[in-house]
Order: sequence, then C-alpha cells, then structure tokens
Amino acid sequence: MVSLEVIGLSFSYDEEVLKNISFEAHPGEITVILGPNGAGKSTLLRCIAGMLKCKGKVTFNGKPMDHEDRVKMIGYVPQEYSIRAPLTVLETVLLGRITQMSWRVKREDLVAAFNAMKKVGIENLAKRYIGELSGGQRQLVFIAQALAKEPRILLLDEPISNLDLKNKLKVLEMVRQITREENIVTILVLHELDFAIRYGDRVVVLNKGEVYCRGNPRKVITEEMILRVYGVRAKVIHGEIPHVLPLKSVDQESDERGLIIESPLRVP
Ligand SMILES: Nc1ncnc2c1ncn2[C@@H]1O[C@H](COP(=O)(O)OP(=O)(O)OP(=O)(O)O)[C@@H](O)[C@H]1O
Repeated sequence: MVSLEVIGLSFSYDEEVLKNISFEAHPGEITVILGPNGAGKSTLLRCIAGMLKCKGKVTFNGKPMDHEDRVKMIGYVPQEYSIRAPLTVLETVLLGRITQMSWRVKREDLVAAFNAMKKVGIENLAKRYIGELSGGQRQLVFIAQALAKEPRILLLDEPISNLDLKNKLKVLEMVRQITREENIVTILVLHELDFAIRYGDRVVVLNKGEVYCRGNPRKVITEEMILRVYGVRAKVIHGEIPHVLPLKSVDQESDERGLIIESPLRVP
C-alpha cells in the first residue's frame, strides 16, 4: 500500500525534542497527532514538511522524500502564519499554486483557488485583504491555500484552533471528504480528543518527544492514556460517538496512585 512512513525520526534544537519517531500514515485516512503542549507535534510536522533537517527517514511509497517531492506533494499549514504583505484572500490562496504556476496565472490556477475557497466557505472574502480578517477567517484562508495546491499529502497543524464550533465541524468534515475522495494522506495535529476519536482513522500520541502509543483512536484514547500523558483524570464515554469528559487535572509530580511515568505504555 502506498503510504507515508516516518522511520526513526529524531530532531534537536538545543536539546533533543523528537526521539526515534516511527509511524505510518495511509492515503484516504486521517492520522491525528495528539500530545500535550511541548510534546513535539509541530516540530514533527515541520520535519515531515522538510522545514527542519532531522535524523531518520520520511518515505512516500517506499522512496525517501527529497526536497522536490515535498515541494510538489505536500500542502502544509503551520500553527501560526504571519503575513505582512498587502495581499487579498484570492492572491493568498493563489500562492498555494506557486509550484504549478508559470509567470502567468492560468485559468486552471484560478479554478483551483476558487474551488479551495468554496470548500472552506470563504469565497465571499476573495477581495478582502488578509490583514483585515479575523483569526478564524485567516485560518480558513491558509487551509484553502494548502488545498489549492491539490496536494497528495496534507499536513495541518491545529487547523481548528481559532474556529467557532460550526466551522470546526465544517473544516473537519471537509478534510475527511477530500482525504477520502482524493485519496490523500492527511496528518492533523489536534488538541481536541473528542474530534480525534471522531475524525481520526489513526492516532499517534506523542509524549516528551516520543511515541507513547499509536493505533485506532477508540483503542488509544483511554482514561489511562489521558491520565499518564495529559495528567488529567477523565471519563471516556463510549457509544455511537465516544467522547471524553475531563474531570480533574492531576499533579504528575505527586505520587498519587503512582502517576509518575516510568515505562510508557505502547500500543502497536
Ligand atoms: N525554534 C525553537 N527553538 C528551540 N526550541 C524550540 C523551538 N521550537 C520549539 N521548541 C521546543 O521544542 C519542544 C517541542 O515544541 P513543539 O512546538 O514541537 O511542541 P507542540 O507539541 O507542537 O506544542 P503545542 O501543543 O504547545 O503547540 C518544546 O519544548 C519547545 O519549547
């Protein structure tokens, strides 16, 4: 099966923040990266996107990805995007086509940009300046920019963090739909465990730069994982749509019920 494979990936800024990370992400599926603040999720996406030079391998269809493969195939939306240029929404979304475009904007580039804006519901903002938009509107623009590229691999870092409830659902539904219909590899960083259960086909939980566990979200997102990784007592309510009810944050330095993690639990 064609897939994106991360094999033994490690990365250090001053200190090592990713240690020997391995997992697979498949086309037509959403892989969700979970983990507490500072666990290394954004760094991992940046390594996959080729923005940071790391140890280990990222392969697609068994072949190590080089710079050109990444430029061609990956649509990446970082957690924060600062843009100072006085660009309109349409111009910003069109920038997603930059690798396909020659000096002239072709009809197909405009069609791809409009389709992408339509998918995220921002066609009415096309002529507005990006600097004049709200945080949530801007987030939608950058998702549209990544979609306009028509990527084979879509990397979205906390894509719903600034969105209202309706837009959170709309974006996640839309991402699921294009992931399935266009058979792309989608990797999302999320903090919302409920959405991870609902929209993730697979989940990778990072803790302190290591893979704590990975697999089917319904098996991985357990009360024990939430306690050990997030330091939160929670109830996982099973049902047609399982959800997580956080109850109490627990100080992991205390030895309440042996909370200090010595050997992480690994789920294949
Ligand atoms: N440019 C940088 N230079 C040095 N250290 C960094 C840099 N960026 C991130 N770090 C550190 O690397 C670790 C992982 O950061 P990263 O942003 O990948 O975490 P994260 O899991 O995405 O966190 P969050 O959920 O808060 O966004 C953190 O300890 C962070 O302080």
